[in-house]
Amino acid sequence: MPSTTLPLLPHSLPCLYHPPPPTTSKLFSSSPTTRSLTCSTQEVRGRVLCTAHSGGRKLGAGMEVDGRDMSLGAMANGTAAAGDGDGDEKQKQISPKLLTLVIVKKGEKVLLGMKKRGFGAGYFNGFGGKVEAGETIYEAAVRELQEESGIVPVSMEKRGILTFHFDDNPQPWEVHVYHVGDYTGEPCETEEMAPRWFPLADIPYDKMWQDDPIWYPEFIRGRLFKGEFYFHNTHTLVSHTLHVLQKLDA
Ligand SMILES: Nc1nc2c([nH]c(=O)n2[C@H]2C[C@H](O)[C@@H](COP(=O)(O)OP(=O)(O)OP(=O)(O)O)O2)c(=O)[nH]1
Repeated sequence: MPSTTLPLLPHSLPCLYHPPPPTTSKLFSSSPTTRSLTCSTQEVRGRVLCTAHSGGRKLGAGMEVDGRDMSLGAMANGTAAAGDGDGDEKQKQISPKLLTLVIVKKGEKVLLGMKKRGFGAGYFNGFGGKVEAGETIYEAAVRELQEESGIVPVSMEKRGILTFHFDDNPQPWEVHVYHVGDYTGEPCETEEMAPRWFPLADIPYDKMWQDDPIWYPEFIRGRLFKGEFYFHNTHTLVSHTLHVLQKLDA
């Protein structure tokens, strides 16, 4: 049977959006509440170890693993255990990190990007990322879509909220999923993503996060949904719940 996969978009397409250069270190750029923290860095076994202080008090330390800041985000939002950094205090409940995910679905096809770097590199995904300080979740979704694919949504509606729990990271990730059906501009390859159209019947689930085959069908049916997903070692899905809703409350 002939493959129905559509070709990669040409690399030469001009990408209209040029994001400004980062002004803070990567470990701290993504967490809205890290401004009150200072960080001293040292290299440990080839990785950067950050030790965070606030008001002269050591809060703890974290490393970036697989493109993801492991414990600093958790400490930075102020709800994790803020002990002496030796890890001897019991952790309290940690509020989730907020992220966005925009899926462009137009007619019978969906635009996915091959993630080129960072968390989830090597997977096809929608476009999105962390909500930055001072922006709403919606604004973050528009910004990330533009930064990663070069297009601007004409309209966008929230369709789902997915919470990811990891046994190797105390902080859950709460991902707000949006649908874009119409946009301006042309999708183009960016530093983070290589976009490509797929027919709805041929979504490359074998090259996507393990939770995706569970909730994408609801997304494609136009439903609203909320899910919780539990991962072992970041990538192995262990269990989940998924609820289709009449309305989303957040
Ligand atoms: N489809 C799918 N998407 C996921 C899962 N987990 C997960 O974080 N995502 C999405 C949410 C975000 O859109 C994206 C991760 O965000 P990111 O780390 O690239 O954020 P960012 O662009 O701000 O990153 P950076 O600038 O710090 O590198 O992956 C998942 O299990 N399935």
